[in-house]
Amino acid sequence: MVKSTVKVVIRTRPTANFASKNLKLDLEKKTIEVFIPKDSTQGMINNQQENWKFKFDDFLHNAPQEEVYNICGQDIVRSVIEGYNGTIFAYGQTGAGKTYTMSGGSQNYKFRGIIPRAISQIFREVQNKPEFSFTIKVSYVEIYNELVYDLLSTIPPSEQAGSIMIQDDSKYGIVVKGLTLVMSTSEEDALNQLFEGETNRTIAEHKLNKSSTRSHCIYTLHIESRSRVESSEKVVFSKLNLVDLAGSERTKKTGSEGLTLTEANFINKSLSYMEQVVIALSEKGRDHVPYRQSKLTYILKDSIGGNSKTLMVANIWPEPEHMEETISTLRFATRMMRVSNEITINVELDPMQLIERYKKEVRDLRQELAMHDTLANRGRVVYESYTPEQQYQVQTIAEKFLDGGLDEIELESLRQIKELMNQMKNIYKKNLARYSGNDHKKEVRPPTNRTGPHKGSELKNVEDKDEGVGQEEHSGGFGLGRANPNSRPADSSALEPKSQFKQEEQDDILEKKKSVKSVTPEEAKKINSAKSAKRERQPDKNQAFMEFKNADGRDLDNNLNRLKEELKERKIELNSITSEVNSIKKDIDETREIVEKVRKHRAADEEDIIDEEEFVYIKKIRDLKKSYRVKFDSIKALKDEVNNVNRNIEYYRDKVIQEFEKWYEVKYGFLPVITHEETRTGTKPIEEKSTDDLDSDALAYIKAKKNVQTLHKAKKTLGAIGKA
Ligand SMILES: Nc1ncnc2c1ncn2[C@@H]1O[C@H](COP(=O)(O)OP(=O)(O)OP(=O)(O)O)[C@@H](O)[C@H]1O
Repeated sequence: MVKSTVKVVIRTRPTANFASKNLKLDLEKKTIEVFIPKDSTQGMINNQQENWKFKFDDFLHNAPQEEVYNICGQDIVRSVIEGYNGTIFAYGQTGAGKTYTMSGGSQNYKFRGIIPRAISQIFREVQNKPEFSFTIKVSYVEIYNELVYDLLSTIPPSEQAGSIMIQDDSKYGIVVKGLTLVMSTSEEDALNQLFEGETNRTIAEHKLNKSSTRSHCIYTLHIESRSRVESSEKVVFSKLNLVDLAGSERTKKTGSEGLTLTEANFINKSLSYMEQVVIALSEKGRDHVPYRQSKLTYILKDSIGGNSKTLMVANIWPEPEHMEETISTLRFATRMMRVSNEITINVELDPMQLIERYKKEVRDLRQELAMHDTLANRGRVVYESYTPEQQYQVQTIAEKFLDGGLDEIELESLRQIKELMNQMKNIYKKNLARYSGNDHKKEVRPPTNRTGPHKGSELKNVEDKDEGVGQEEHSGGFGLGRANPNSRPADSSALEPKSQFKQEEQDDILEKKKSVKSVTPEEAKKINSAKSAKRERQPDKNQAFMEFKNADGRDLDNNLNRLKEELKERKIELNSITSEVNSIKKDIDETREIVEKVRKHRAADEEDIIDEEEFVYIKKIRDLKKSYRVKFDSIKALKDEVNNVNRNIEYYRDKVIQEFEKWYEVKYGFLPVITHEETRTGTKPIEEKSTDDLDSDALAYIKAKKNVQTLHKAKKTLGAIGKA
């Protein structure tokens, strides 16, 4: 266990009305001084003190999203991939920029926040570690008015009550039972879940924020990794909680009433419980920490004072009218810096893999013992489980002994003694029942059939599906939830997805982003009409795909084909070794039967010494087993290779499609060129520069956004058809 204090970074919301009389920032020293004149009419926070000075781990003033991520996200995400738990959460007054920090603005790919960037980093880094196999699942949970909702569940929120429980597990830490964990194999998958969940968050409008998030939301990535090169029973597991808290707010100032007021009371209560937890943790010698007072503090138990690397972004709105909230946020942030967590890499041993290893060890030891006994002339000692025939033999010997037909029993091994005791117990019970007239007929009957070789142990061919390791899961962590629609604010605008733009507008913006160029309206017209003409010449996509494969996509296509060939070869190789292994196995079974027969004869002849013939067979079994093991290992290695090639094929397939789409759009598509003035319109955030080209990494992000938008459009249309 290593101690790790919670890191705190302050982020200011950009504003043209910066409270320069009240705030003095020293970005180098990472300090902020606050001055409130005693006679201030804006409300006195503390009439004893008018100046405060705070120091934090970092300060982000008018910082772009990329810088925010580099400082707040990168390191924690890297640790999570190593197996530490991580938490990043945004705290602050309503409207100060928490959602902007965590999720980001939807106008531009560059405005994306910590969550999409963390997803992207995770999938990028995981791809660069081929020596590990990773399983990534996501969940999204919403705490709204002290109720927990699973934003990824297919169960309607109104029916979710009682199905979700928070538990403190000694091994996995805080576990939210009953949550949906969605397996994500790509960045796009994980983003789909994020955007789907975001559209379901509970949002309302009040004076300080047009689209204020009214709930605490936790998007969690659950990561499991197994080494492909070392002992495969070791599983490293971790989770990354990305938390967007609801805003701390003063109800008077926000003009909240009715349902919004009730929400505000719940929000304030849970945040004040969080403060109590933080105070308790920062007090030395305090043994009780009131985590269970609210759902939020209980869910965040690992993150605040537990096993997690945690970073808090404290968002402030540095305008004169928000000084009270700013001071309160800075005070809370200072306390948070005193919280110390104890972190450790989470490792467990996969029980199924362990059983397999022990089984193999037992098999090897039995074989060693058999050889040892043979060489020491103790050929009759058996280490396998007793077969029904052997049990019957022991029973007969025991009966003979008890009847006086046998003076003594030759003892060979502990196993034989145990079996003898068992049989004697059976005989005793049988006699007891007979005398009391209640015969349970429990004696061992001579078996009618010999048990043949164990067919199930044969190896399957490659076409058979592998049983994937790591499909087992503990239903830990957080999940995606859907707030009860009835519990949402009545305002219809509040039901819209949380974005400053409508869906169609977002589509437009995405398109525009691709071609932001400074051109005059005349030039734009010309280019656009040239592009329209191009579009009319669009060929059939299949035909275009063939063209692409022979032109720009040739290298990619060649790579893909080469990999497919390689896969074919590996599979043929694998099939051939699998057949060899099966034939060795058959050989072992047949030789074993012969040895058993020879032993029976020897026992019948009361011959104790192993003859040469039997010895040769035993040696043959040993040699066969050796080559069986060698071949088996090469099967395992080959299977790994096949998996690798399969993964590469998947990668190249995606790449070919992505590149083709880009190529097609450039060659035949229609991307409207917009004028410089047009790019200036809209509510573009202050700190970002405009982009000339679409970032190549943006594809998964844009695709996921579009997927969710299309899905929601389709749902709306279906709903409308249903109503008609
Ligand atoms: N750093 C920033 N750059 C540009 N715009 C910002 C920034 N921070 C906040 N905003 C804008 O301010 C508005 C409010 O921000 P946001 O919704 O993120 O606040 P919040 O703290 O999550 O509020 P609430 O608690 O009410 O949900 C949004 O329109 C957002 O785009």
